[in-house]
Amino acid sequence: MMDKSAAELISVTKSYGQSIAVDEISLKIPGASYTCLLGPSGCGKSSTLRMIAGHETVSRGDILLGGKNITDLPPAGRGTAMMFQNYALFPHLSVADNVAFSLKMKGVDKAARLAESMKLLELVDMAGFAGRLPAQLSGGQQQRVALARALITNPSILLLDEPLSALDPFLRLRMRSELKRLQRELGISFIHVTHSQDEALSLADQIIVMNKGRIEQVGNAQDVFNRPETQFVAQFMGGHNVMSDGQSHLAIRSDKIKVARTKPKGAAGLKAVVREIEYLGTTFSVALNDAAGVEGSNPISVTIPDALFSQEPLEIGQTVFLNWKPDDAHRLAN
Ligand SMILES: Nc1ncnc2c1ncn2[C@@H]1O[C@H](COP(=O)(O)OP(=O)(O)OP(=O)(O)O)[C@@H](O)[C@H]1O
Repeated sequence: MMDKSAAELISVTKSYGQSIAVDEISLKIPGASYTCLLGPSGCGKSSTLRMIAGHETVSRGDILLGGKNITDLPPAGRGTAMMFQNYALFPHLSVADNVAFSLKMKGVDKAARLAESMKLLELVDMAGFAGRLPAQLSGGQQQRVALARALITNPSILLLDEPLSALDPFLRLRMRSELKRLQRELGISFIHVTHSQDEALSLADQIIVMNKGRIEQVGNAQDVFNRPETQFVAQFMGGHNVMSDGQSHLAIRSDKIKVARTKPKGAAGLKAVVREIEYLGTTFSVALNDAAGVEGSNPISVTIPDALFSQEPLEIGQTVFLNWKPDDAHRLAN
C-alpha cells in the first residue's frame, strides 16, 4: 500500500501574471521523510510549498499525496498542515484554545478538543503553558504552540516555511533537533523551506536545491554537498571552488586542496599568490589568486586545519603551489 505521507509533484508550474515563479518542477517526497527545499530568496520555494498546502493555485501540473490527486482540493481537505514563519497565533485565545482551534471549526465538542490539545502540547513540551496568551510566551514557546496547532489536524505532511528564521541562534539549534525528533516520532513527512545550507544539511533526508524556479539537484546531504552537479549548487552550498580546465567547470572542496611552499616534483601544481588569511577557530581560511589568472577573477579558497597552519604559517603575498587528487575534482554539468 502507498504510504499516505508520500507525495509527488508532476510538472508543476506557478505563474503570477507574466512571470513564472515555479517552472515545471517534478519531484518525489518519500513517505515518513524530512525534505528541505533549499535555495536563495525568490527561487520559488515558498510558492512550491504554498501550492502543496493549497494556499496558492497550481497554474499547470499535478500534486499527489498518498497516491491521491489533491491539486484542486481546499487546504483543509488535503491531509497537509502548514506552520507559518510568523506562527500566526490568535492573540486573544489561550494556548490551549489556539491549538484546539481547527477541531472547533470541525465541530468537535469542547472536552474532546481540549483533551486532544493537551496531548499535542505535551508532545511539544508546552503542557504547563496551556492557560497563557501568546503574548505571554517567548518566541521559541510560540513556535512550539504553532507546531502543536498544525499537528492537531493529524496531517500526513507538515509544511514548514522558514520555521527557524525568527529564533536566536541558540534556540534555532535547539528547535532544529526538536523538529527532527518530532518528524521521526510522528512518522509523517515534513517539507521544510529554508535558505540556510546548514539547516538543510543537518535536518534533511532529502535536499531539493532550487534556483530560478527550477530544481538544480536532488539528493541527500552528502550528495549535495560533496557531489554538486552544477556550478550553482557548488557555489550555493559553499565550501567549494569552481574552476575551469578549458573544457568544462570543476568543483573542488576547499579542504581538499593542498598548499606546497615549493613546486611539488612530478605534480602539476597551480601557482598562486596568498591574498587573505582568516582565522576561523578550528581552521584557517586562505584566499589566493591564480598567479597566471586574469586580474579580478574569483579567488581560490583553501581551508587548512589550525594545527597544520601553525606549523608553517603562510603570509600575504607569498607564492605557493596548489594541488589536489584528481578524484577530488568533480566535473560539473554546466
Ligand atoms: N503573490 C505573488 N504575486 C506575484 N509574484 C509573486 C507572488 N509571490 C511570489 N512572487 C514572485 O515569485 C517568485 C518566487 O517567490 P517565492 O516566494 O516562491 O520565492 P522564495 O524562494 O520562497 O523566496 P523567499 O525566500 O524570499 O521567500 C519571486 O520572484 C516573487 O517575487
